[in-house]
Amino acid sequence: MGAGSWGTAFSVVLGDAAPSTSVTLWGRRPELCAAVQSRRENPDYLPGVRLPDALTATSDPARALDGAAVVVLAVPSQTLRAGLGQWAPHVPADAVLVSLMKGLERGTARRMSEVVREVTGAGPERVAVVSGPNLAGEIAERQPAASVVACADAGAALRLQALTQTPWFRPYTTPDVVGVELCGVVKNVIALACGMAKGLGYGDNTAASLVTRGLAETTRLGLAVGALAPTFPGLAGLGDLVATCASPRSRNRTFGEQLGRGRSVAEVAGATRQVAEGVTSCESVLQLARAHGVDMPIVEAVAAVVRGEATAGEATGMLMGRAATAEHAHD
Ligand SMILES: NC(=O)C1=CN([C@@H]2O[C@H](COP(=O)(O)OP(=O)(O)OC[C@H]3O[C@@H](n4cnc5c(N)ncnc54)[C@H](O)[C@@H]3O)[C@@H](O)[C@H]2O)C=CC1
Ligand SMILES: O=C(CO)COP(=O)(O)O
Repeated sequence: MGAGSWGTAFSVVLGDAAPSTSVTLWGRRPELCAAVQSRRENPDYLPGVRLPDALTATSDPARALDGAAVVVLAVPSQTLRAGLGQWAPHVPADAVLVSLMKGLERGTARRMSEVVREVTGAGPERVAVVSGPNLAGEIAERQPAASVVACADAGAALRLQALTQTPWFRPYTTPDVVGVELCGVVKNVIALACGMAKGLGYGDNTAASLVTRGLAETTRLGLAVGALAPTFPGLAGLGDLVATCASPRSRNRTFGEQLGRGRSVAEVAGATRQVAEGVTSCESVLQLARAHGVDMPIVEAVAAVVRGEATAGEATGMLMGRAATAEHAHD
């Protein structure tokens, strides 16, 4: 459900992993679905990438969901609740729901798997998350990459692993839904910070410092909300952080770079149709952090820039001017 970059790229994974399984891609716009169907290409989100011949595309959610054993959700996080509310009557009662999304809901600070469970009433054994260093463009080009399938139910995680394993896509399993999901959310905010540093003209030392301290604050938040410690140096944690913070293909990093060059959030957002989840999620991450008494200075600094209360240069000053401390002061 969602024919943007990642929904479309993930349909390539599913098509390659299980060629005998029928895969249907739902998109909002009939003309885009018609292009996918006839040209085997998503011209708006993955131009030039050949999609599997067996892939069906439709803008009719009832048709997309009819008989589905697995429902993969890949829409912008802020639209999930409304979209899923309309689709829920068509979701088969035993289908596993998989979130590919990397945002928190504005206002409630809910993770996407929490929204899925609230809207559909599904139990934890039917809700999974897939996350890792998986930039959609590279995945669609079938470049080798690893990922994580998280589900409270080990059997469901194994079934999803089998449905997504290809010679070029290697999913690992974990029961840590909370940790995998939070890592994906916070890394988008840290990628905004790395982009800002790049836009200000700073180099690799600055980026590496942000990645490392970003992982430290992600870990603090994650442990406070019940995540498992090994998730943070894993694929969904460090792996995705490195990929996103280093890649010029990352929308969040690119968005941050434009902010670092002095553009406003409205100017940058107006120039792209693609979602940069960190921009909407940074405030919700702070909300969650404050509720658990967790200090997240990089997220604070990014949020100040996104609100228009500080420039990227001033945010740098906020971070570098903090009181001196021990590296593992919070551990
Ligand atoms: N692109 C990537 O490399 C990756 C993205 N993700 C996550 O996947 C999620 C989806 O991102 P992308 O596919 O990359 O976004 P995108 O910006 O490429 O596409 C978003 C899609 O959602 C559609 N959309 C917009 N508003 C909608 C609404 N109200 N209802 C239904 N559909 C709507 C758009 O038309 C478009 O098809 C995000 O949470 C993102 O963080 C996760 C891993 C990789
Ligand atoms: O989540 C991603 C890679 O794993 C994609 O990051 P962006 O949304 O910043 O492009």
